[in-house]
Amino acid sequence: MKLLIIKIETSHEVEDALNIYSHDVLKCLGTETRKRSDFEQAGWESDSTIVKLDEIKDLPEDLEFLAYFDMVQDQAELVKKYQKKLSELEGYGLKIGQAKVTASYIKDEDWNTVWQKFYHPIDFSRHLAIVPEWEEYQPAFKDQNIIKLDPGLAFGTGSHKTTQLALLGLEQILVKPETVCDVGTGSGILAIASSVLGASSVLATDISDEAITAANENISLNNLTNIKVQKTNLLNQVKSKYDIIVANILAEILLDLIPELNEHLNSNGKVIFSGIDCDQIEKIRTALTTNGFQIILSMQQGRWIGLIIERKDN
Ligand SMILES: C[S@@+](CC[C@H](N)C(=O)[O-])C[C@H]1O[C@@H](n2cnc3c(N)ncnc32)[C@H](O)[C@@H]1O
Repeated sequence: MKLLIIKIETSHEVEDALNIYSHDVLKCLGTETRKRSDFEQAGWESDSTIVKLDEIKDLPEDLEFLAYFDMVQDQAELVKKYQKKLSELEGYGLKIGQAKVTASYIKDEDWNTVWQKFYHPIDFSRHLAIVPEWEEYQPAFKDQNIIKLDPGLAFGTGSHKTTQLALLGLEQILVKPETVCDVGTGSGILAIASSVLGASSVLATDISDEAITAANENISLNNLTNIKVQKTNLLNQVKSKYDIIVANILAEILLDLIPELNEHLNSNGKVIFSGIDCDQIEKIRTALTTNGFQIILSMQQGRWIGLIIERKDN
């Protein structure tokens, strides 16, 4: 099967709007973005490495937005719809840059290979390696745990800094066979990591169907029998209490989760938060304090913050 790609050269100001429009209105199969700022930041993040922007092939002027569709869709019609959307967004005062919309086709197999080409084993730590389902990997130490993953459409390949901060948190506090609840499990990566690091049992929750499917598949891929998956909004339909609650979700959603923590956490329990932009840490800290919690460890990678939290009276 071939896929139709709509490529839009535009401005980062319309990224969210294009994402929502592509997924919710046009029902695309997937989207991808390349931002000039990501390449610029790559230099900043690696401290001393100077990234020579001139040498990067097809460097976007600002944002290159790609949306993938089934080839049976009418490409001229889609191009027109995106052009109309961009004009509408410009009318709201957003910058739309070059606003160049083009269409092309790729083979579905190419799409899979392209994706697989960029996703390789992550030798994460002494105790954890994350290995794509299709790759072979030999750990340097016999007791390094391997997480086999095929993220499918869900978030959580292990390469994102927020996932890595949450994994570091788990390695730090999961030192006994305790129970874990992974809120917003995505691909299931944190639930699987908890299990292989020695959790006695794990509950993985997510609000999205894609995530529930991907998490179940990855749990089977790793032959783990002590993880249950439940579709729910945060902890809404969760009855039990846990020794550890881990959540890598955006700060706005963590703010809704904070008031639910107390009734789902065992005494001496700990919470790991990740997904917090450094600009939002004060909001989170205030909400934690108001709800009787304190931060006992704060970790940072780039702009992302990860936290280990416990009750104030622990
Ligand atoms: C940033 S991803 C994290 C995935 C994975 N845990 C990781 O660390 O890589 C956030 C996940 O939270 C889920 N999510 C967002 N809002 C949620 C909510 N209100 N309740 C449950 N899950 C939610 C999303 O569907 C997504 O899978």
